[in-house]
Amino acid sequence: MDISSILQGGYQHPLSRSWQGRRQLTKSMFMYPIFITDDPDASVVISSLPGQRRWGVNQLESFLGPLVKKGLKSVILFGVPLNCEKDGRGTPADDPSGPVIQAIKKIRLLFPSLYIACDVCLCEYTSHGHCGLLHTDGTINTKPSVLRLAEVSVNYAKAGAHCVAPSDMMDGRIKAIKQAFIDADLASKCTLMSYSAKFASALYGPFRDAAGSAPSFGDRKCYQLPPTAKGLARRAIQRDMVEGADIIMVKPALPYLDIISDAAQLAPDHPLACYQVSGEFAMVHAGAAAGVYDLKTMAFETTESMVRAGATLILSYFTPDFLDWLEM
Ligand SMILES: NCc1[nH]cc(CCC(=O)O)c1CC(=O)O
Ligand SMILES: [Zn+2]
Ligand SMILES: [Zn+2]
Repeated sequence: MDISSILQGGYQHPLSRSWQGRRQLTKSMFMYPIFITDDPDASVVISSLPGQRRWGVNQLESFLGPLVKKGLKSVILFGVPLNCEKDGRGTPADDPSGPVIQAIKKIRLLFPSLYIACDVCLCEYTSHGHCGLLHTDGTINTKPSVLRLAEVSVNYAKAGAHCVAPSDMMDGRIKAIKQAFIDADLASKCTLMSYSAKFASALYGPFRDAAGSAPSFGDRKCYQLPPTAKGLARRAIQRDMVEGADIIMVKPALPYLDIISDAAQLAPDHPLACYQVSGEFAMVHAGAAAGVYDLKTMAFETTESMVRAGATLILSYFTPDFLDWLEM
């Protein structure tokens, strides 16, 4: 055999194998998505998301305490309002007594070191279930939508969120939120993480069950990106950088590794997040339950591929598992 044929000498030992990745998974790379509902004592199993629940604010101490002890560094909150009046502008989104604002305040008090991001969207709070405000003909009304999203973002930041993450995909919302932060003197206090390349995916099903956010008519194809749209995704990433995003996100993650890799090249100086979404998590579990692979091995392989593609931050329902699996 020729000298140039030999590669295996470089990865014979666990340590030398670990050197083969540019970066390794660490606990601080994981951000845990959690569902907060408006019954303060709730602890309700979400059947389509193994191990995940809808939590009431009174449960946060016993739910998050052990995870924080194991090294949980950040969470992203999703509000699930079940006992409120939804309307055309998503009024319950920033209700001071609603689940998200109550949870921000509670977590800040209970776990001062935990980083709190908040998903910002209107679909969980509008009567029609779309992510923005609508014209009377049912199409998106962009201008009032971005103003409303900015208002919600400011109210989350004022309540103590360290980061807001708009997932609505309305044009111009990053600029509108950044400007609203500047006007409210919050721009240097709150991170703006943009779901920049968010695709119209079949993988959001379990989330929409969990959050009660499925649209009451139509779909999200006029604002979320078509799965084939590599060029649009690149343009959306570049636009959001110009509009003031502090972190860029790609979502879903596994079917879009090429987009993560493009984002890493387009935004090399920004942190790059990806969201291993509800359907990806459910798929990994379903395959393991069917005996296709070992759950832990597959959880590592999928998230390591995201890091390899260029992600520096992973939003994942596997976060509690990785706190057990990773040493640091
Ligand atoms: N804008 C709502 C929202 N925010 C995050 C997710 C998906 C998260 C997941 O599937 O885990 C969705 C669903 C959607 O756009 O329909
Ligand atoms: Zn939405
Ligand atoms: Zn959202």
